[in-house]
Amino acid sequence: MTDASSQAPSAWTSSSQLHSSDRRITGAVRTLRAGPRVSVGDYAIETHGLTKAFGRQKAVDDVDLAVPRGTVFGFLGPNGSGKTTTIRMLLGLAAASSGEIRLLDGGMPKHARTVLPRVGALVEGPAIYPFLSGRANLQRFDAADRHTSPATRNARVDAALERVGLSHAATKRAHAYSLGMKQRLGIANALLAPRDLLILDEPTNGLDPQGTREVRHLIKSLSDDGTTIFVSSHLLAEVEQMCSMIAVMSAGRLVAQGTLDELRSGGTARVRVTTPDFADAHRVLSGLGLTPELHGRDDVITAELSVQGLLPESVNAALVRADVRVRGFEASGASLEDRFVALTGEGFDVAG
Ligand SMILES: Nc1ncnc2c1ncn2[C@@H]1O[C@H](COP(=O)(O)OP(=O)(O)OP(=O)(O)O)[C@@H](O)[C@H]1O
Repeated sequence: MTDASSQAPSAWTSSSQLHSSDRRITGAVRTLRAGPRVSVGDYAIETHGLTKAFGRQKAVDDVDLAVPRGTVFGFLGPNGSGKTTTIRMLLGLAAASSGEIRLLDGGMPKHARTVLPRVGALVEGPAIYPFLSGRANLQRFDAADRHTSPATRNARVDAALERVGLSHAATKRAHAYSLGMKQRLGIANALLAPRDLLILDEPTNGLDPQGTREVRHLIKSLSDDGTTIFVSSHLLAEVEQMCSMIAVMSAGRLVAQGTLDELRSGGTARVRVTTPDFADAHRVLSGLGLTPELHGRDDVITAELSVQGLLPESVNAALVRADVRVRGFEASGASLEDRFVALTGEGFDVAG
């Protein structure tokens, strides 16, 4: 395992930076800025060159993940981009074709016996016995773990039910649970022992808005307790609401990782000018090297700030200098949605 301090992902990194041999998406991501140094122990998950091939298809291709401890880290990508396969390898449920994995303080799968008891996971939906109550389900799951003591089982189960807000439904059969409650029961299972890291694969998949809110709030409160949470999703809006950092997968490749703010600031800002002097404004913007866009109105004109170093205030000043009467001036950053479409190169399921 290489020293993580040499590759701290404190700013947006792209596969073009992580894998200098692949330049396919260079244009989509900003240059990496130097960030604070991060040492090995600061990551809850770290992979290097992680690859999984099914026959000739590389479902996961040379992925370098770096998940700082204490974050809610979104693992985002369209369906089929390799998220579940990556998670299965992280947890030792599938063997990697090549590459290295470090979870908490140990290499995987070599140190699975010491590492995995500190990792809770929800992968591909919870396996629940429908005709048992929520409490009886958890008692079975707990009994299946040979590290646990039967003497303290009831206390553990009750604490986990309490933690996910299911105490009131503990005696209800699980088939009568809503999808959100079933998902929370799955998370309660992952919480039967104290965990430093939770890995959740699409925990809100198939949930209605209420169930989604429940799971989102639960993730937030678990994070407030200091647990690192790695959560996969194909929904941008979802990840945006829950996570402070994300990694983006596309066709098996990691195309970016960093904070949401860094991703936002990586896009191209825009200006929008409302003016009765439309033709003059068009001339001024063109003179600055911009490409003005029209919107079927003769008083609104917009442009991407595609010229390096050109700030919105300089555009406004140039308009005023040219006696363009500016009725409205708006500057905005690139939308996250635009950035994701640029990164994944395909239509992205933004809202669900
Ligand atoms: N056991 C397998 N055998 C062959 N191909 C597989 C296997 N598991 C996954 N794949 C393929 O690997 C690719 C990545 O799948 P994966 O399930 O990891 O993606 P994902 O991002 O989790 O998508 P989804 O959200 O749809 O599950 C897909 O093309 C999938 O068909």
